[in-house]
Formats: sequence, C-alpha cells, structure tokens
Amino acid sequence: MGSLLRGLGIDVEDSALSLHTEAKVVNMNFYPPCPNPELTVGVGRHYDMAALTILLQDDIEGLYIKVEEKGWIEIPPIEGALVINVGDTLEILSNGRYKSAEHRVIGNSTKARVSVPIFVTPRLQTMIGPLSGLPEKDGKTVYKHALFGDYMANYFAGVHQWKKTLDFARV
Ligand SMILES: O=C(O)CCC(=O)C(=O)O
Ligand SMILES: [Fe+2]
Repeated sequence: MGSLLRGLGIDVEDSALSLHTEAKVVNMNFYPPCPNPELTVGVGRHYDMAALTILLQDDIEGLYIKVEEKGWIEIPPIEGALVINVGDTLEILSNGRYKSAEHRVIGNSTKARVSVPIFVTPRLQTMIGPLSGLPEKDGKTVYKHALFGDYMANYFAGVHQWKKTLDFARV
C-alpha cells in the first residue's frame, strides 16, 4: 500500500501505513458446483470495505471485475497468484484517487471453487479520511474523516447499495 500511496506523490510514514493496515480478516469461500450456475448467488456484485484485499484463488474461474466502458472482465485463475483489490478504505484514504473495484463471483457447473481473501483493514477505533499531504482532487476534499468501525457498521447495514455505502464518508 505504501507504493500505491507514494505513487500519488505522498510520503506516508510507516506508522500511518501500519495504522491503516493493522487488522487482517481472513475469509474462506467454497463454491460447490451447480448444473445451473446462473441460478446460484455466488457472490453478488460488491466493493470490499477493506483498504486492500489480498485474494488467493485456485485454478477454477469465477471471479469477474467491472471495468469502465468494458463491462465484466474475468480474472484468469492462476494457481498460486494473488489478486489485489482496492477497497473502499483506500478510496477514502486517497481522497478518491484510487477507486474501489466492483467484483462478483459466478459459480461453476462442474467444478468446485475455493478462494481465500485476506481483508487488510484499520482497526475499528481508527479514524479514516484523506491522508494529509495528498493533493486535492479537482481542488476538492471528497471524503471526510470517520471512525472505521462506524464506516463498517454502515457498510454492513447497506451492503446491497454498492457504491452508495461510500456516501457515508463523503463530504
Ligand atoms: O471468491 C472470490 O474470488 C472473491 C470473493 C469476494 O469477493 C469476497 O469474499 O469479498
Ligand atoms: Fe469481494
């Protein structure tokens, strides 16, 4: 995450970096095969709330990411490779310079799939907001400061509102 932020021209201190990446939540997803995968939920379209998601997939396809003007693009499943997703927290920390990635998972008709995302997040009591030293986007501060725990409570209260959950932190 340090490299991503340095890419924006800010030199974040190690202490600020570790503050925003202190907690790690590991999920283990199992998608059993289904003859009619279009009838299964898989994982509906969403944005992760984390700063970054580090995702280990197996060699079974299923993960799609939404790319502007191109639609849903399949992420090739390369065994052992890690997919790194930008989440809402990094969007807020970067004042909208990095956008959280919309993605979804579709089940498979013949093969079971396993994935292990690690959500890298601040702790609940950590204040998140645009990092200091960040050049303003079009002269505007897009996001305000909020407790990560409050952001999380709001996210899970409205998880199907997609990008609207970010409105909670908008100025
Ligand atoms: O199974 C996957 O590849 C992704 C799962 C996912 O998006 C999530 O758990 O947030
Ligand atoms: Fe996700």
